[in-house]
Amino acid sequence: MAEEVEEQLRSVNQELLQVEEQLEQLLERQQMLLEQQTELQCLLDSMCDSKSEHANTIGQKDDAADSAKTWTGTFPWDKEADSALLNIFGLSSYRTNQREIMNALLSGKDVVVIMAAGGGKSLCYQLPALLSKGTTLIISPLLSLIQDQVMGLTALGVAAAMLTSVTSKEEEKTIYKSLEKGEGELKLLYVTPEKIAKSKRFMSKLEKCNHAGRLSIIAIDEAHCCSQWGHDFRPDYKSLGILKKQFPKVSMIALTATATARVQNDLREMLQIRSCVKFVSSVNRPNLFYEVREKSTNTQAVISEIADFIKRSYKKKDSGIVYCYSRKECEQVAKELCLQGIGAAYYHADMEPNARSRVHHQWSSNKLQVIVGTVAFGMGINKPDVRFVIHHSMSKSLETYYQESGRAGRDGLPSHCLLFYKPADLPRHSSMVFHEHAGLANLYSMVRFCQSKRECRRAAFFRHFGEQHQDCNGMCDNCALGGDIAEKDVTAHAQSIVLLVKEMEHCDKKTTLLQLADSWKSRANQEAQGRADIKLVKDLKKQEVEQVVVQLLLDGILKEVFQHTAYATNAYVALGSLWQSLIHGKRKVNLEIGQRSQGAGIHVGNSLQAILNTDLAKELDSLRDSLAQIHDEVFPYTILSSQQIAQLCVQKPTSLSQIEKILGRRKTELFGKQVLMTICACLAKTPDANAVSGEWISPKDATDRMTHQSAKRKTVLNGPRNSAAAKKQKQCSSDTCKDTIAKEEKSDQWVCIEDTASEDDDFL
Ligand SMILES: Nc1ncnc2c1ncn2[C@@H]1O[C@H](COP(=O)(O)OP(=O)(O)OP(=O)(O)O)[C@@H](O)[C@H]1O
Ligand SMILES: [Mg+2]
Repeated sequence: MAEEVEEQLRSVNQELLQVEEQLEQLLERQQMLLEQQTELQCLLDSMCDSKSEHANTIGQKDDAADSAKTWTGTFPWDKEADSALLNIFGLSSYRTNQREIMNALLSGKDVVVIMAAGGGKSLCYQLPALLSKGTTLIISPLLSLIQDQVMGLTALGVAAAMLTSVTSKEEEKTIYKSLEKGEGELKLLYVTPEKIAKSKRFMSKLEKCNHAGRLSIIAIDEAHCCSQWGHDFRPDYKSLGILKKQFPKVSMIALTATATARVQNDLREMLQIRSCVKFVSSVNRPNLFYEVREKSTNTQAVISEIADFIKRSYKKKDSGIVYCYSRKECEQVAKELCLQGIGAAYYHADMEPNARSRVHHQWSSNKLQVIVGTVAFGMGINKPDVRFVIHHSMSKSLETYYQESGRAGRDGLPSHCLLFYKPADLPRHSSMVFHEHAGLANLYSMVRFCQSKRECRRAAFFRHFGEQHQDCNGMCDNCALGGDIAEKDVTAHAQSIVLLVKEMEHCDKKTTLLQLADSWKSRANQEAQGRADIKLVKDLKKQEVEQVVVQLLLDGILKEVFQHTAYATNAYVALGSLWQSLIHGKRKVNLEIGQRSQGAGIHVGNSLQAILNTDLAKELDSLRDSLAQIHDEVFPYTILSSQQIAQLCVQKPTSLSQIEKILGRRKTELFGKQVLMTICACLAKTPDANAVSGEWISPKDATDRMTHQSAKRKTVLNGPRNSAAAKKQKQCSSDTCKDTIAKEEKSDQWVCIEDTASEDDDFL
């Protein structure tokens, strides 16, 4: 009898083994198909986008007619638009797609705009708003973002207002009167999505406004918040579909910097604008230098490295952001930076709203160099001249990282995005996001980006957003700094680690990522017992073991499981669905290891930045600071942008009419005289106020020098192509400078190595 049962058990066990094997094969096949699916989707998206280059029409209705029509031709509002661009916004030309988007919108189309962070999306609805009769309604997710925009527009003399929690009853009354009866001028009205979702009163006023033909455009900013697949889903954005239903004849524009194909589809569905014109610009931000550094396990050492980086690379007036994982970390980092002589303050959701906006305001007016913030300091940042964004910890997704790091260099000037990564940061993040929609998958994309020491950082963004690859021009650590990076086969190490997890699971023992790395490393101490894998254990450093464990998690060989305690959620490591394929030798695991010369002290710049270092530029910079002090509620960059300062330095206008050609009418009326006086006074003191010094060399040579002389402080600047032109530039007069700049804008990046040690010494 017992024998019979034993026989049955053997047969069941055998069958189970077969089923497990089949399951394993199916899971492998599923994994492969999922990867193929992503690749094909990306390929399809990029094919669709390149087919119609900058713009294409989607949806069923007007496809043929719209795609045939280009939005670049002449339109009845051309003259008025050009005049408003210069005289109200003080901008001399349109950026890519801005004019086309405006033309489509003013032609009555619904429009979806995907444009890189800092690409100039706001102008795409602000300018049409001024050219249209009535009021444009803008839905924007954050109070700080709304406040910034309204403040900026008011400074330009545009009738803009907001209806938010901080709007006074008096103001609210005026706005409602304007909507209902058309009293007073109201060109742009900003609200948060909650207003649409929750205020019946507001919706009824809006209906009256529309009925009277005074609702001109509806703009949905940061439209990725509509989608659950986006990195910043806001439930209230879901209710915005009602707008198209209620106001079908009003043109709608939805704008975002970050939208994968899935998010784009989602937001079109959600906003009920299936038939719309879509404009997609590249996600590439050529002026940003991306760098990931290994993060020390010593908290103090990381903060010192950040402080050192800031002090060595930047002047006190150069603004930056440091992103931290937690509120506590923000406070600690801000405090330490202050102790190390950097003007820093923290910003997080636990603060009083007034304290938060005070910090934001001080930073925007250059009275504070660094904001140390959590994700709460995110979408609302409008400051164009942020020179560096440092991540003390990685972001929770690649999209979030793109958005946060994208706060740097919105003025187009070279800026640095530096991220500190250590594998041990993974479980902290995963225990926070595992319950979110696609939370872990998004986090793992971010981790892949951080773990990579060879792939171009930009390539990761292009792949993620389904865009074709573009040249990085040495603007990321992996492309520019190279170093001694090798791929090491760690399959045997990985197998040993996985078997350890199996052993632990067998004994019902839970292990975290760090405990696992420790336990595996501690096997070296068991030498006396003559374990076979001692050599393997000694072969890897602890942080490398952690990297292998993370790699195994990313590959599905191990997986994270979560358990709640009364105080926290803990992330443990367990066997993943593909562990057997590793053990049976069907999979390999490679680790990129080695040292890289760090980017410390490398300051990426271009010709524009060289101009901004001249005496005249510095005088104009001080002027905008003092004007901002006088004109309360206006930031220096609203008075004169970096580009405008550069243009003034190059053209050196000596009359108000010449200044008006650069600043436009409104700014010239307000600040023209002071600008003129500053230029004249500076020219009288130093006639050659544009002289730029430095040695111009090719990017490759610059990279070589950076690698081989990393001890020396350097500045990297874009410059002219050949050395004869370079010499000329060195002693250029204002006219040759002007020519050179025009040529440079079309040339590839060349670089100028300039030793600025004395400037830094002063600063330190
Ligand atoms: N045509 C232009 N010429 C020069 N500067 C411009 C132009 N259009 C916009 N800008 C400037 O670019 C900066 C970024 O603009 P904006 O805030 O609209 O970017 P955005 O695309 O909305 O970015 P984000 O995704 O970060 O919100 C601003 O300082 C703005 O003044
Ligand atoms: Mg914006």
